[in-house]
Amino acid sequence: MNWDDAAQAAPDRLLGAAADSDDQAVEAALRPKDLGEFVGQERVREQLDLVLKAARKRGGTADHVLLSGAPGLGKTTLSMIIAAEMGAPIRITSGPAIQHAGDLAAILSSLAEGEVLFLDEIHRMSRPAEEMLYMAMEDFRVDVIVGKGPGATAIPLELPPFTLVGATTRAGLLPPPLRDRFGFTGHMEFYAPAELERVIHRSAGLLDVAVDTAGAAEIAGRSRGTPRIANRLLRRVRDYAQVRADGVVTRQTAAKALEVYEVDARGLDRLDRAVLRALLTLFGGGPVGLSTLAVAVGEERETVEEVAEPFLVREGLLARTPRGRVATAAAWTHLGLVPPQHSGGAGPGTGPGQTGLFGP
Ligand SMILES: Nc1ncnc2c1ncn2[C@@H]1O[C@H](COP(=O)(O)OP(=O)(O)OP(=O)(O)O)[C@@H](O)[C@H]1O
Repeated sequence: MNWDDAAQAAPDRLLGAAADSDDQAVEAALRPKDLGEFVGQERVREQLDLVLKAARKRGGTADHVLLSGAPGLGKTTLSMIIAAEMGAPIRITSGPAIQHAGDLAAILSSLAEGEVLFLDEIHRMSRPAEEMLYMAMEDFRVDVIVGKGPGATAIPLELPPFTLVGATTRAGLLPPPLRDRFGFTGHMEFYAPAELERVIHRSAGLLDVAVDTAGAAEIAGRSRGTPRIANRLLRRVRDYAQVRADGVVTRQTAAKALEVYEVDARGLDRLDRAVLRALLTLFGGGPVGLSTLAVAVGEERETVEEVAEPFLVREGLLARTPRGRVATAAAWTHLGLVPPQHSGGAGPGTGPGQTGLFGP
């Protein structure tokens, strides 16, 4: 199971960064339409702005663009903005949808001049399609193979100039020949809380939800640096505010709503806390092997490694070491537990803080 499969194995996670069907229904309405509306990512935005303005000035198509970064940070949104800023149509597809070179040839040969081709999860494309893409990107040409075996012939097909926007959550998995063919690579970072607050206020305006400053800050702090999650939490908090309060999202409503959904103040959900709790209470904070930890929480090894751990590591709550998983001091504090006196001790913490906010 790779990252993508692991993410899909836990699709009902409120804090999963991959889009669910509910997201897809509203995301189109929430997407910023131009670079000015796009919140944060200052560096990528400025660089991209230059790339696009220069292309427009030359009257040509923009260079191919590679966007890398975790799910939900705005790669699809940016690709649509690129098309809009270039006044070009956009075609959207993804690596897993292109399993044969013929699938790609069909798409490429039907592109209009200047069209933007957005290829999501480009690292998951099949090898033959990838090789066809090299030539298409560089020479705007593909060889279509007709026939099979020794009688097969390659028929060259000219393509109109187009802009490929590739998106990947794993830039490191792209073969260098593919990476090198992009004229511009933008790495999307996680968003700062203040940026997520701006995303939330903007989305609240579009969804006609009343949110005060503290309410937006409360949601932003639990959104794991990801606009998609911020928008999703906003919708759940809106539901709560409409059903159990006066419809206005305040700090208190947001906190209460997210308590119902088991999203804690730092953005950890039930799975994250189960992993941390097992590590702290059953293994004295580690080190413990991944498989043992996974059994302890009743999850697949891959789910713990690919779904829960990245955020715990990013938050400085868990470290992956050659000897196994180790909890940091911040993990003990976050769960309100006290570390054992001797390192390597296996007993649970016994301090007064043991029944913390997220206690059993
Ligand atoms: N910078 C931003 N400003 C405002 N909203 C944003 C921003 N980035 C993302 N969003 C919102 O977050 C949601 C998810 O964004 P998007 O689909 O572009 O992410 P993605 O990186 O393409 O995700 P995936 O890797 O899963 O395809 C959209 O609804 C979009 O409106």
